[in-house]
Amino acid sequence: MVEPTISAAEQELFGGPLRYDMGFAEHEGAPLDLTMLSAIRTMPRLVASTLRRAWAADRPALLVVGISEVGQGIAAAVGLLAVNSVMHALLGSGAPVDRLHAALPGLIVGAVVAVVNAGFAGLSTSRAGRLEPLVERIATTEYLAAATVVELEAIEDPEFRRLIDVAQFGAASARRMISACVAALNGTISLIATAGILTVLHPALLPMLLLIAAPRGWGAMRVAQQRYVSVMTWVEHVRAGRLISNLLTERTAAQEVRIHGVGAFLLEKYRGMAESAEAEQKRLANGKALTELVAAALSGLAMASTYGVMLWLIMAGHMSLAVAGTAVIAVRSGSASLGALVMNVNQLHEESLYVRDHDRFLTQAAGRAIPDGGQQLPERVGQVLLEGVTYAYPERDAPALDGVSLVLPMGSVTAVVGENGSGKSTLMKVLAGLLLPQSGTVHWGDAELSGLDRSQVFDRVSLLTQDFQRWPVTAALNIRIGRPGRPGGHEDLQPSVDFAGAAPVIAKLPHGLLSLLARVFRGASELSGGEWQKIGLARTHWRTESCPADSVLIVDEPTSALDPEAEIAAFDAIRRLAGPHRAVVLVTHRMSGVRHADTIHVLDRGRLTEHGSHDELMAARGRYAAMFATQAAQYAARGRASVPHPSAPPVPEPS
Ligand SMILES: Nc1ncnc2c1ncn2[C@@H]1O[C@H](COP(=O)(O)OP(=O)(O)OP(=O)(O)O)[C@@H](O)[C@H]1O
Repeated sequence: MVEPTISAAEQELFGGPLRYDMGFAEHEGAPLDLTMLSAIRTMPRLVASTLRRAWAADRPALLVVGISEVGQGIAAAVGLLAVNSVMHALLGSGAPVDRLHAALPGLIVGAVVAVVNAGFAGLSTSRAGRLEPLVERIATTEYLAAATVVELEAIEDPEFRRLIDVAQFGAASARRMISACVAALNGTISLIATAGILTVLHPALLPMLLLIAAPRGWGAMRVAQQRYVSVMTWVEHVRAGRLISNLLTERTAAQEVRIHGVGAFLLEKYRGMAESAEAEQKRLANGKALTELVAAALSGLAMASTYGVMLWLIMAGHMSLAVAGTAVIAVRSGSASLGALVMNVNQLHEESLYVRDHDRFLTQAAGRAIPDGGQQLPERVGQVLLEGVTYAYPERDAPALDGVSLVLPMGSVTAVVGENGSGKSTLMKVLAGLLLPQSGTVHWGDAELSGLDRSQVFDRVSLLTQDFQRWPVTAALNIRIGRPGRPGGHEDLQPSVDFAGAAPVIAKLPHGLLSLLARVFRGASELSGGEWQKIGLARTHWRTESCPADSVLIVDEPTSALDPEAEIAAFDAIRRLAGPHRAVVLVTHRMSGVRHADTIHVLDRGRLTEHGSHDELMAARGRYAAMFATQAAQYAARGRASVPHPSAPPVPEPS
């Protein structure tokens, strides 16, 4: 495909063109083959996969559709035979009244066939309409179910993310494939009927009919392929354009959009990107027009030669006038149904490309899914032990974790501190069982994580991170969703609300716990960042309280949005969450929050460099002591109400 020139807007915003390199479309190392042959080769399999979904969804409906379509094909053949008999009667010898009488049976049969045909068509439409939403639902459910159980590593892999994006079109395509399949089946059957009649009339007519349709088929397939390649190549570009338009209207960006004048700036870039997308549309439209012109010309030539051949056959006495009359009608209806068939097969082909992505996603997702089942996790494990854990993100040279070993005994509070990017969040994901170490091991008691039933591991982990999910549901459900399967009314939630100090937050809401926490909906309320963190803490309490077995509570920067008093209360609450059967792991930059931890680990560029209690680490005068001293000095300075007075402006004044 011709790569359009990149817009200045894209260059400035994204540092280059945003196009898929089509790498996502490679299957088991074989590059995507978009030729017509490959389309024809793979289509039956994809049609079969759609029909399988339809079969699973509503067997009787699918059978009725099939029978109705075959019925319509037979009706078309009988109709043509009736036309032939009418032609013979009308063009035969005898008085006009006698000829009309002779034509009457054929006319009656034709009328009955038309009524029967309409009945079959109605039946087929109603059952196909019933199947379509079912098939779409099944395909959507397959897609969503597969996406929610893949390993986190897959979600963070850009290649796989692209496949997730592309595959989302598959469900709607599977739905459209039903009507395209029905129409294609209809076209095929009536074409077979017409072809049969034409062969009976004269053997030379059938190849001529195929010759008329072949160029149209070629043209339609070519246009579909070009459109598909273009859509796939430009998917990221389209997404980026949508991203910019969302940013311009999003609430979170509203302040900078106004104060920094980002609005006009981004709008101009949006225009630039839209122009380069429009250039691609123009290129496609021109290509389509040219292809269709060539196809129509070739098809017209074939049509003219067919009529020429028929004329010659009549002149040479090889064909009667009545047969020629029927043949003209049959060729016309045959080429019309061939044209429709080509269109439908073309639509099938186009939709099947998206269904193929959907199926490819399902296959890859199955390969990257969190394994089902595994060893049972004993109720009591005593400790969680990491030994020599190494983890490197794809396309990163340095590992995010490098030979990390630590032990989390039940009943203990462990803190992990370190600079930005030192690997703390990655360590938490490994601890939670979301990422499996590339080398080294994680043991829950004696059992190794990779052999354990991961759903049981997840059941034992509670996670409270600073960017925890703010669900657009009621306040009550925002707490209960910590363990959605645990039933509970508002009174049951009260201990969690009180524990997190969230009672004043709930009291302020117009409908208490029943208030909807999503600004986008009418009548909903919005919470501040700190208020949300209290809801998050209540959710964590709700989850941890219902787990009597040995478990791990991971808390990652839980107090970043809290005021000083709330922060002290939150750290106190987190410490109280530690129980004899729970190990608490705390990640924070607030050194005051970690000093009471039983063990503190210092992470530096993926390696654990120090560990011990607060007093031990302070006495060691290492990295931890330096970090603590820096923060303490800041607080001391604040205590004296000192305000920085730079001796010189930090940014030189413009001269
Ligand atoms: N999904 C990812 N893909 C590639 N690299 C990643 C990904 N997530 C993190 N990294 C990299 O791994 C390293 C460790 O990141 P991590 O988020 O674990 O650090 P952190 O200590 O939690 O940082 P912070 O204190 O800023 O939250 C960083 O260099 C980061 O850029």
